[in-house]
Amino acid sequence: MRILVTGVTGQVGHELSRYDWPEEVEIVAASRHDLDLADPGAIESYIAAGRFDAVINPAAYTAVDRAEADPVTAWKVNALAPAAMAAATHKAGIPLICVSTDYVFDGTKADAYDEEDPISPVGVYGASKAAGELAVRTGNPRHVILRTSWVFSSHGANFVKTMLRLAADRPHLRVVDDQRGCPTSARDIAAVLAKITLRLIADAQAPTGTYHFSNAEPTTWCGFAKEIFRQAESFGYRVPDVEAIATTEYPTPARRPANSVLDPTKIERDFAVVPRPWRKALAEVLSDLAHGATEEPEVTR
Ligand SMILES: NC(=O)C1=CN([C@@H]2O[C@H](COP(=O)(O)OP(=O)(O)OC[C@H]3O[C@@H](n4cnc5c(N)ncnc54)[C@H](OP(=O)(O)O)[C@@H]3O)[C@@H](O)[C@H]2O)C=CC1
Ligand SMILES: Cc1cn([C@H]2C[C@H](O)[C@@H](COP(=O)(O)OP(=O)(O)O[C@H]3O[C@@H](C)C(=O)[C@@H](O)[C@H]3O)O2)c(=O)[nH]c1=O
Ligand SMILES: [Mg+2]
Repeated sequence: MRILVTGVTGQVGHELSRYDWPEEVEIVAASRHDLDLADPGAIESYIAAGRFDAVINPAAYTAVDRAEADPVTAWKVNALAPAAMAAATHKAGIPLICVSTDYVFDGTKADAYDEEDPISPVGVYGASKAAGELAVRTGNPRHVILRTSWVFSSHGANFVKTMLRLAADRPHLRVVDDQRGCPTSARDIAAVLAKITLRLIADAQAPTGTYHFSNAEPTTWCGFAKEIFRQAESFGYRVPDVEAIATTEYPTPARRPANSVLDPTKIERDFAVVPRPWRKALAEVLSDLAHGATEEPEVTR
């Protein structure tokens, strides 16, 4: 059984390539070097030639602020590439599993977003991901779009590593306390993607569509930062004081939703996935970071 995984140098792709897959699974890990997603024309022939049983696409243009000044690249990678993947996987008769984001929502809802809530992105990144969702939905009926949020891991760029890096030479950090969401471990996302993919390969009647998955227990970026340092102290990291500020006090090129908590009820029901609290997953990531467990995975090429 051959499964194509994109974005293997990123957080989720890395965890997928080191996931404990069943013996019969061969992961074909495509990096930018193998398949440049800013060149959607190359995608169809790559998938047509690959004899894959499924495609998992965690690759994306994820630089939220940079996307505001580089919308064309963001739209190529986040919208046109998934459109090409949908066409190619549909033609090959195989499922496509894509990853999307809480940033497709505008954040004005008071409680958690479910899959039926209307999307209304407030920035280029969210808009390009929303377009990618639409392309996948219309291009291949055998798809799952897994929306997740606030991804962290020991590998790649994320808020946890940014906080630890900033704290190394600053005694005082200011972090927004009026954007709510759920931090989510890349490893937990990979496990969910693996479960969904194996089910879709095995069963033509398996559920398809859009699903929300994040780790449990909503917080704010400031709440996340404070917990990072509460836990990091025991690993010997320097602990700054963290000041709660408003979004207006931290201007960024891209707007972000004020609330992007995702309701996981549907994935719990259809795929028997039970999200664990992000604080538990954070402890594992901090331990990995402290013990230098970030070596590159062995992957099939
Ligand atoms: N990060 C987050 O907080 C969140 C992410 N998501 C979604 O989850 C998914 C996984 O995110 P995450 O693992 O954090 O992403 P990362 O930013 O860690 O990794 C992105 C991956 O995409 C690859 N990529 C980017 N541009 C291209 C290109 N032109 N051609 C080929 N590969 C390319 C990168 O390759 P290279 O290393 O060569 O640049 C990298 O492997 C994405 O779909 C993202 O939208 C959803 C919610 C939150
Ligand atoms: C570094 C820093 C950030 N912030 C704020 C800025 C922003 O509002 C918030 C988070 O900043 P970041 O730039 O790390 O996070 P951001 O890039 O917005 O993260 C997003 O990435 C994309 C890919 C997603 O899909 C989202 O789910 C989400 O994870 O924290 C502070 O208030 N103080 C700081 O010192
Ligand atoms: Mg960012």
